[in-house]
Amino acid sequence: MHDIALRAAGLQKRFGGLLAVSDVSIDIRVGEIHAVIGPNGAGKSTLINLLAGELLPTSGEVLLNGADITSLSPDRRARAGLGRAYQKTTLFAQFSVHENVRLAAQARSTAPLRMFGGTRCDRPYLQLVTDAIDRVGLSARSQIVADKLSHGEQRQLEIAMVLATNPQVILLDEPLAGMGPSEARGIIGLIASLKADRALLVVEHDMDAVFELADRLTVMQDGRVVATGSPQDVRVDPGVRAAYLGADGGIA
Ligand SMILES: Nc1ncnc2c1ncn2[C@@H]1O[C@H](COP(=O)(O)OP(=O)(O)OP(=O)(O)O)[C@@H](O)[C@H]1O
Repeated sequence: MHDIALRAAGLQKRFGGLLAVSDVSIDIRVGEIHAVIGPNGAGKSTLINLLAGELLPTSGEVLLNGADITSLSPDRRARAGLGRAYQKTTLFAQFSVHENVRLAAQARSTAPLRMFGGTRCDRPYLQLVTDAIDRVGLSARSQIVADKLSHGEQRQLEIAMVLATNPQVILLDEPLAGMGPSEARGIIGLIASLKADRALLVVEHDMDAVFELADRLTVMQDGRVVATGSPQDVRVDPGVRAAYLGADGGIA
């Protein structure tokens, strides 16, 4: 039995006349990777934005370790232990790997940003920063500016920036987007290694990776949850095959 770290209950998000997310409930448990899949427009990104606090729901609630965080900003959610990896948009292109991760670690803290200068107060950050860079395998690239990294390395850096905030829950939106097979392999291994003491939610289109990584899957279509269960259960769910994966199954 795993502890539920993040729970959404009855989440709904309306954009004008469109219900992008409709009565979605989901549990994200420590020690598990929970993948959310579904066709384009199913509501996956909207769901992750609701969980991260980038969007506020029309109704429903989000609980982190039982505490209601529905109205908290993304920053306050991050301080409470909810981390989200962003795609490139948060990288400072001309800053080094170390500087980017250090800024992410400091942003989580309530202390003022200290990019330069004294080291005494920075020690707790520096350990987190070094550990996070090490964890994603970028130690040898620590002084390289983000702009000079490969696409895969930039994704590793984004994950390091999340790890440096020491989150209990990590949300990853399409972590394999734009990657070649060998880069993807490295990130898949990295993601798999993160779940031991954390809860992960991953939105991803690469079905082979999803079925390799996920302990549990939630399938969405038209804003609703079509099915939730183990990869084995979801693979044979007739509703899923009909609604999302097509007549040929697509995931055989
Ligand atoms: N800010 C917005 N304003 C209006 N409609 C939106 C907004 N964001 C998303 N939508 C709509 O909500 C629906 C769900 O979109 P969402 O991006 O969450 O789907 P998705 O499952 O992530 O799709 P994809 O796999 O293509 O990224 C779509 O119909 C989309 O056009």
